[in-house]
Amino acid sequence: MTPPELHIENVTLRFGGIRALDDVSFSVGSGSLHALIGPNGAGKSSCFNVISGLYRANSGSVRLGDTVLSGLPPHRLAGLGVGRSFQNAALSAGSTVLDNVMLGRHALTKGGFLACGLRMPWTTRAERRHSARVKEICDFLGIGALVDLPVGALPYGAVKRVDLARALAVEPVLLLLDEPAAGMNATETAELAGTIRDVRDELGISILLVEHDMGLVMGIADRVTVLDFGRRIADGTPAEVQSDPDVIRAYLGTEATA
Ligand SMILES: Nc1ncnc2c1ncn2[C@@H]1O[C@H](COP(=O)(O)OP(=O)(O)OP(=O)(O)O)[C@@H](O)[C@H]1O
Repeated sequence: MTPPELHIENVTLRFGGIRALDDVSFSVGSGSLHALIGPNGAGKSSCFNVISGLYRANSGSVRLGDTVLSGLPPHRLAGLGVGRSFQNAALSAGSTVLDNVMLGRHALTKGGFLACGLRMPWTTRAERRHSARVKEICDFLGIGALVDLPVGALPYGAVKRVDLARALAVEPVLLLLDEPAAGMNATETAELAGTIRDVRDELGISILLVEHDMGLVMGIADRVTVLDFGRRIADGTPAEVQSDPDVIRAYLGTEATA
């Protein structure tokens, strides 16, 4: 299946007098790994939150294929095939990896919490199927051996993978990743880069990656959109964006000499 394109169209978001996003437009191509970058305060998180339904834009729209996402609450997005990671992985430390990832799966379970709680026969069958799929996802992300451990006992890099597994558990066509490498050391970041690439290549889904780490972004992204002071200042391949004078100026705070 070809994943639908994501279109962010003329989005403006204001906080009082601050324009966190100012008429921002860009598209995430089908099956591509698209990065959204920019210096501190550029508007990356604001944009992520508009796309994931946490913030409502003052104007403009967000579309996944023909489906308008803008205005929908975050919990509706999972059912539409949008998975998201969290900057501070909001996982239950006392529960196992399996249980945490299964929670991400609830958008797809037809029994619901009540039927699951009553252990109706169809729900236990469905639960077995879902749990097998969740284990597959954990294997794919290299945390298959950890499924029965409490999340609180895991090292930081593994916790971030559990968060990613939970996002993949909704079987998304679009994955939104919010600074997945934040707080990781160089080795963990390099491993994560490989995993994100594998998700795109092997699961064939589109990915929007909001990230601070330029090295990570430039190494794996197909396209990059750059924000500065809420405005889109560049959009292109990693090579194009890296040599763009406006981008150099935004990051270095000096006049580009290239
Ligand atoms: N909830 C909020 N209330 C008021 N202003 C906000 C809020 N969230 C963001 N802003 C402002 O909007 C602008 C964009 O912030 P945003 O957090 O989106 O940028 P960012 O690129 O994600 O920054 P960082 O890389 O530092 O996380 C900033 O000027 C910020 O101070």
